[in-house]
Amino acid sequence: MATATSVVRSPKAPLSGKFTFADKKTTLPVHIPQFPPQRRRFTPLSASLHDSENNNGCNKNAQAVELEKLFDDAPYDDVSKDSPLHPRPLSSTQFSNSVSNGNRLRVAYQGVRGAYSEAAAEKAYPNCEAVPCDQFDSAFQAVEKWLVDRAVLPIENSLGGSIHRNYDLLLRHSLHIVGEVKLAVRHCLLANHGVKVEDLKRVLSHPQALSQCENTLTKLGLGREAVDDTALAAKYVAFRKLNDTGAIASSSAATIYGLNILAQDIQDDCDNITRFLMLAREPIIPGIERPFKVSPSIQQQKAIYKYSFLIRGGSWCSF
Ligand SMILES: O=C(O)C(=O)Cc1ccccc1
Repeated sequence: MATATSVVRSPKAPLSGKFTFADKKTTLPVHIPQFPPQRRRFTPLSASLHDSENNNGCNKNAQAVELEKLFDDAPYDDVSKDSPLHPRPLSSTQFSNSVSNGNRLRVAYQGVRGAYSEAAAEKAYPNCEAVPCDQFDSAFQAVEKWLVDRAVLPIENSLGGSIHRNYDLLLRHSLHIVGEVKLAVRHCLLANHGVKVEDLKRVLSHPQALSQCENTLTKLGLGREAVDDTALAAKYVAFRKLNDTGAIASSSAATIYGLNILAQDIQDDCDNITRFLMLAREPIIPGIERPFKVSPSIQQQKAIYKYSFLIRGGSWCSF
């Protein structure tokens, strides 16, 4: 049974007195100006439907669910606030008070801990400090404002093709592409302990993940709800202790948020690869030791982007 996909927005985390950067080993408290706490009522999932903005073709009959208050009144904020295991993602409003952490390369990614983008950051820059950001735009801004050194950005996957929205971000910002990394994405069906597949009515995940598991989800007859990243889906299911809702996310998200893995490798294509771009403020200085890929100037990138759109209908253009 095919079911419509909805888009759930990420929570707008209110500013709090303390902000903690993502680092598995170190916790750096960053002080944020105090604002009165915003307590808003939780909005049920079925509330305020509107058209989906961009879900990469995953939800053909899509109706988007406006759920800005998804985590209000949930343990999300309480747990995220100061825990090194659950750092609150960086948002652009928090930049002015951020600090750097020693000598490790700091790499921004969109999502919460356990997202595939975090794995991509760590693959691209082993031993880096991966810094979660609530939006892609925040990750770009974090690099531009020198709060982090690099960002990683998913740009294409083997099944769904180009992620057009992220090409737009490349155009709007002036970061340089300094490399790329490919990640084999292996999706798991996650649920709270004690919950069986038969108990599930729907799953939450990133639109790409939902689309990559289309066949499996159709076979299981599960409804789909889109959220900003796969790990956020896992976090939501865990923190809300839902027993009729699963998440599609990585096995590391299962570990981080204490979920049970009901099924592994549920993606339709066993060769499920996502390509991530590595972004920096400065272009690569070509070395003589080994061959390098050319990082085009912003103008060249724009031209290539437009060209790729015209000639290839928006598909990936290898730089
Ligand atoms: O949601 C995530 O975890 C991401 O990093 C984005 C994503 C989603 C699905 C496949 C690859 C990347």
